[in-house]
Amino acid sequence: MSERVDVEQHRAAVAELLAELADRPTEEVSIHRGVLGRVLARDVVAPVPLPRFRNSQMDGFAVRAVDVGSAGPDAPVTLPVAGDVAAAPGEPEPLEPGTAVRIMTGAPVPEGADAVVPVEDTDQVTFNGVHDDSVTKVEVMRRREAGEFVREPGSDVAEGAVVLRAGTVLAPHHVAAAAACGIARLTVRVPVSVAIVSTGSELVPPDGEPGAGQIWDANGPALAAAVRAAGGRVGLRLTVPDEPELVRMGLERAAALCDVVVTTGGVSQGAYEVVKEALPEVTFRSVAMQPGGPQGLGRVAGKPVLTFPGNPVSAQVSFVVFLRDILRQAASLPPVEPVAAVLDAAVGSPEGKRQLLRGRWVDAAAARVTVVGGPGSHLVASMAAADVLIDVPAAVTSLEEGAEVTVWPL
Ligand SMILES: Nc1nc2c(c(=O)[nH]1)N[C@H]1C(S)=C(S)[C@@H](COP(=O)(O)OP(=O)(O)OC[C@H]3O[C@@H](n4cnc5c(N)ncnc54)[C@H](O)[C@@H]3O)O[C@H]1N2
Ligand code: MOO
Repeated sequence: MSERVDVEQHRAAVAELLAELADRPTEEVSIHRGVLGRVLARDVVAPVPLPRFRNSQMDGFAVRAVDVGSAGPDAPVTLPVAGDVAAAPGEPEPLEPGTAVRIMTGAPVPEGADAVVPVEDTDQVTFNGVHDDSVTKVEVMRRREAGEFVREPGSDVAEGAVVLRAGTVLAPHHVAAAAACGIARLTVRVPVSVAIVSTGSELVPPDGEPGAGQIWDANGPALAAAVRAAGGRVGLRLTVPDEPELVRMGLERAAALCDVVVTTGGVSQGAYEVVKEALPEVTFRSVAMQPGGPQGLGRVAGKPVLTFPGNPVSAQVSFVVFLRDILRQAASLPPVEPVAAVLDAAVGSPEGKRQLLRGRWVDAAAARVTVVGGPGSHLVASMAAADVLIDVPAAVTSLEEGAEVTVWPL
């Protein structure tokens, strides 16, 4: 190890290295394909008013409010019914004073009509799906003010007004608003593309058959999922054996294709530390934390590279501590803030290394956490049972039950 640093120093160095990820290019994407979770790059302005035209809010009768001004349950007003208007292409005939037309929800309100009487407030009670041209008159049992149940143009959004703000993380309701405005393409930020390179001759994919001495690759799928959850894109996922030339080739390919390269494994003190061998231009350091001690950062073929340790818990914790918020920020997602919690039981900790113990809420309302599993960096099942990382400062060797701690939500 060339140097020893603390967690905050390494976090700052990573943030500086990855500062270029903050300014994302943009691209246009069809709302029919993959805009969910993408970040809108520009304000979207309504090209038309919404609603586009006056239309009915109810199934009922379009009338002039003055014509039903005296209507009540005991004093129905009878109006001749001049026809039907459905939510369908075309423009209805103007309404003659002293008449009504049957109108359906969303249908254009005829010129001259200024209110809609819901069918329930008439002698018809319901149209019941029946298209009955023989209805020639209606008894209106309740008065309505001008404007009632009429949706005015622009009452949702005026033409030229902002309907979606830049920075919005697009969800289904945003797609609905864009589509309703006749906007089929949105300008979104290009997500950060991350290459994930698992190193280790012992690795086989999770759907492969491990032979003697082999294990399934947990880090590749875990980090790919973590990148996506943080708003990034997995541009490449590679598994390379412990041969420095092959690792180097893989890393150069990764750098050519992606904005940032993340490796796992091959960075500690063993006889086959291939990432160290393959990346002479990278700074390898020992960060005073556990898990996640051996770290490296630098550039390969011009692209930033972070080298995480191979133990699966170490790799995941490294992502949470060093990369998660940077990717989230690039994707306009809020950071995952550490929160205060209270220990449910006493905890011991070795001096000199900040511990990020796996923890689980035992009483989330009272913010009480308990440690799950041991400190071993291979304990993937314990990590899967955890909700948080419990942050024990480097100088602390023991914490009593009830002690206040900071936890990092997973
Ligand atoms: N003598 C020393 N030995 C070790 C030290 C040390 O300081 N001195 N540090 C230990 C710590 S801490 C860690 S963390 C690991 C880091 O090792 P590497 O980054 O070199 O990783 P590997 O040796 O390649 O693998 C470690 C461990 O993790 C398993 N592994 C690797 N990749 C994957 C993967 N994609 N999926 C699942 N499991 C993986 C690998 O099989 C090993 O068991 O070094 C300690 N040793
Ligand atoms: O620092 Mo290693 O990452 O403990 O297991």
